[in-house]
Amino acid sequence: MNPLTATALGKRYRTRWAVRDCDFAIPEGKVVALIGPNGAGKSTLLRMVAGLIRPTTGDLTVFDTPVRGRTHPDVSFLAQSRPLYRDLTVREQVRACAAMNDRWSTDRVHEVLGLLGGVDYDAKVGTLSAGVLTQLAIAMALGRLPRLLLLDEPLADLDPLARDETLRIIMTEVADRGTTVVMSSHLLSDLREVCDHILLIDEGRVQLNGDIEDVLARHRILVGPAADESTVGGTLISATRTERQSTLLLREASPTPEGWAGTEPDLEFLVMGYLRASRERRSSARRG
Ligand SMILES: Nc1ncnc2c1ncn2[C@@H]1O[C@H](COP(=O)(O)OP(=O)(O)OP(=O)(O)O)[C@@H](O)[C@H]1O
Repeated sequence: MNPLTATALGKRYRTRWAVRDCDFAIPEGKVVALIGPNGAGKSTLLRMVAGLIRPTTGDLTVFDTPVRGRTHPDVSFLAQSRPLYRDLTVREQVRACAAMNDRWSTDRVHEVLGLLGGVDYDAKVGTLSAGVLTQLAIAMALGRLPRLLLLDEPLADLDPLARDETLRIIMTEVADRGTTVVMSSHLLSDLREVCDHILLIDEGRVQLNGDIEDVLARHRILVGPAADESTVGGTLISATRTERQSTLLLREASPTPEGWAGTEPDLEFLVMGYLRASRERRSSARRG
């Protein structure tokens, strides 16, 4: 049973489509990097999965149950805004969440906060650093014992130490409970550390979906003479060219021709290649 399946999924705000024609499935136990430029539709997608907004078209199922504008009991969503009560103490915040949720484990929250060492339960939430605030919000999300955890930009505004601690919390959750995690972020190197699956969207459409290692292995970077690209085979995703040299990102490339050097791309190169290609398609469509 897939934790998440989207079929022909779309969301339109007034006249503009934020998410369009999305078809994908996420297998259980994966940590998914939801990647895309600003305005790509990442938050809209997560909010639909969380049941906070309804799709305009298509179907979305979470653990085989259709999502129709209601939060599935097995799903926890942490919005970018970190919804916590700033006037409460940490202890009061935990109690408030316990009172609001039918399924709840205060022990789980203590376990998660225990990973950080030294969280002051008497401190007002509003006085916490950005890092501890995010970690507290994640602990609250985990208190609901989700099987699918959705995190919208959990690493934004965090310093490197806080990012590292936050990633540790997520990795511990996955190791302890096998929770499926979908997290959006622009920080590719951090995502590479914890994620094993990529969902790349741009202009609301899925550009790539799959196991990161498989996706990388299906692509090659070829560097060779600009004058002779005719010997190169495969699906060209993007290219940068100087007078003398071409650097090509290809999917399902044929064997590397003589005179060319071939390597497997890293995640950053791959994502940049797809986003560059998508931007070029947009500008040539505008030029007509
Ligand atoms: N409530 C809304 N009403 C109208 N348009 C919206 C609304 N929410 C988002 N949009 C538009 O939908 C598109 C997708 O926005 P969304 O916030 O989902 O993208 P995102 O990938 O999360 O971006 P970012 O990385 O900047 O957070 C954008 O063009 C945005 O302006």
